[in-house]
Amino acid sequence: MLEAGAIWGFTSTTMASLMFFWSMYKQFAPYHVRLYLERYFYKYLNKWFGEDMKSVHIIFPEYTGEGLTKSRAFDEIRNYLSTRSTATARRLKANESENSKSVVLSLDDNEDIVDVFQDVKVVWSLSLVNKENQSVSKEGRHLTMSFDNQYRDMITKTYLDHVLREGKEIGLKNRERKLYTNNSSTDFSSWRDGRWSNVPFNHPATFETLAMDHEKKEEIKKDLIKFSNGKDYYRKVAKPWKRGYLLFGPPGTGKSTMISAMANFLEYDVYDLELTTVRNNSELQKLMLDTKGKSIVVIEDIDCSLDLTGQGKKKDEEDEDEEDIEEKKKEAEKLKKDRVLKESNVTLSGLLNAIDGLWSACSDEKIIVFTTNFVDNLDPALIRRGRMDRHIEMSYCRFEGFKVLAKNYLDIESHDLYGEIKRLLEETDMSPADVAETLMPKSDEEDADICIKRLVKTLKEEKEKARKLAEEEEKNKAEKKEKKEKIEEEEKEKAKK
Ligand SMILES: Nc1ncnc2c1ncn2[C@@H]1O[C@H](COP(=O)(O)OP(=O)(O)OP(=O)(O)O)[C@@H](O)[C@H]1O
Ligand SMILES: [Mg+2]
Repeated sequence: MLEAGAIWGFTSTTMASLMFFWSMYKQFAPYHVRLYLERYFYKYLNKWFGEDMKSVHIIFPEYTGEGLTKSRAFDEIRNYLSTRSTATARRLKANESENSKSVVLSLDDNEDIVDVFQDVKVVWSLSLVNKENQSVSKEGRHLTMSFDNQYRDMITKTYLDHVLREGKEIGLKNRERKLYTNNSSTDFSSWRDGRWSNVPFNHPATFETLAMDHEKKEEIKKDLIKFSNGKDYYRKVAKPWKRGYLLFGPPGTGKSTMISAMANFLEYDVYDLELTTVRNNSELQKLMLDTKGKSIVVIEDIDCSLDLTGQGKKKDEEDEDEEDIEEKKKEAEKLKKDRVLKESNVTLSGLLNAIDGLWSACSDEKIIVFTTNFVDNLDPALIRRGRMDRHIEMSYCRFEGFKVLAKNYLDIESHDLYGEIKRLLEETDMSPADVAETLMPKSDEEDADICIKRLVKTLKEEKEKARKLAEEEEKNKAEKKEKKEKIEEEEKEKAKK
């Protein structure tokens, strides 16, 4: 009886002491001491149960080369493991990386995680490299992959391929999307940041908020989905995985908005290429090579970037002899290919080469978009199918577009004046930007009714303005014709004399 009491007393005292030490250890032991002890505890536990005996270990360091470049494989594996570790790891690290949309949970230092692939167990562990061993001051880590030797072939080929591919996909999905602009080649201070500078891309435009014909919108969305899923197709038909869009239409019809909607729809980055600051063709080539996959490269107002003087329709063209115009056009056509850009030495042929030369096969999917207000001024070579695969006209606001804008700006789907607005929009050319501006409430007192009435009033005024302008033009034309006929008659009279 006494013995049982003594045993009980000893056990409970030991348990109490152990619990006391455990809570002291948890509270006061420094974090790195705990990591060290726990790491060795698990390691030896594995060894005692004989799991480690036939293992192969492969190390993936965080920094490669001289320790200055971050290893892409390391990041991709970490992305892949983040999905596994969120569910199973005991200790996670929350990273607020500047390249990701939100906090990303990943494996903590000195933590292990088990992944199972085709019934084979793979153990991953993340360790901090001793500072003494490092040639650079950066804190380095490495990931170790351990597995049974008998699966060496399958793991090093199939499994690793799968991990890197998935990790890359996850990285692209989690990344914060960027809007890149090319640095001016004369701005030396920006050189160290590379050829492109970037800001987070937060434009809120979507296809749902875009005012345009519903069918046209759906068609574009389908085309984009087909393109982004077309990796195998493009490989099969031996074409680089890229697609060109030409957006044309009057100012304020939503060309730039459409680009943002496309980028948001596909979750792509946007590279806004300012051609006038590019020095020459080779710099343009380098800029293009420096763009990543899953991106849209945009050249806005391409007609203004290219020096097309002599090719486009001039205002006084009408006054010139028709023969003269034809002659000038032919001459311009000949010179076109080697024409230089207004403020740089980029030529048209350089631009053509840059958008679909050999480089275009060097990276993953890419969309190229040109926008212009004057499609007729563009060189046919620049916009031919295959280079600009789809030509999309952004037109003045019609009733269907108006309904989208009214829903966006006023949150209404019908009104007594809709019939009148429909008729007026058919007869008047008003850009979606102008319609949107008119519909926008200017103060808290303004409700949907006031805004709709203002639109009707503005449309009527615009219609009247357009009518007067047309009348004036007609009058001017008639006057010119009369003048010309008079001169011709006078010349005939002179000739008779
Ligand atoms: N189709 C549209 N749908 C929704 N909003 C539009 C549309 N078009 C224009 N807007 C509104 O008008 C503003 C100007 O449009 P945007 O800059 O896209 O026109 P743009 O065609 O690129 O003009 P520009 O030729 O002058 O560059 C946008 O911020 C947007 O609010
Ligand atoms: Mg624009």
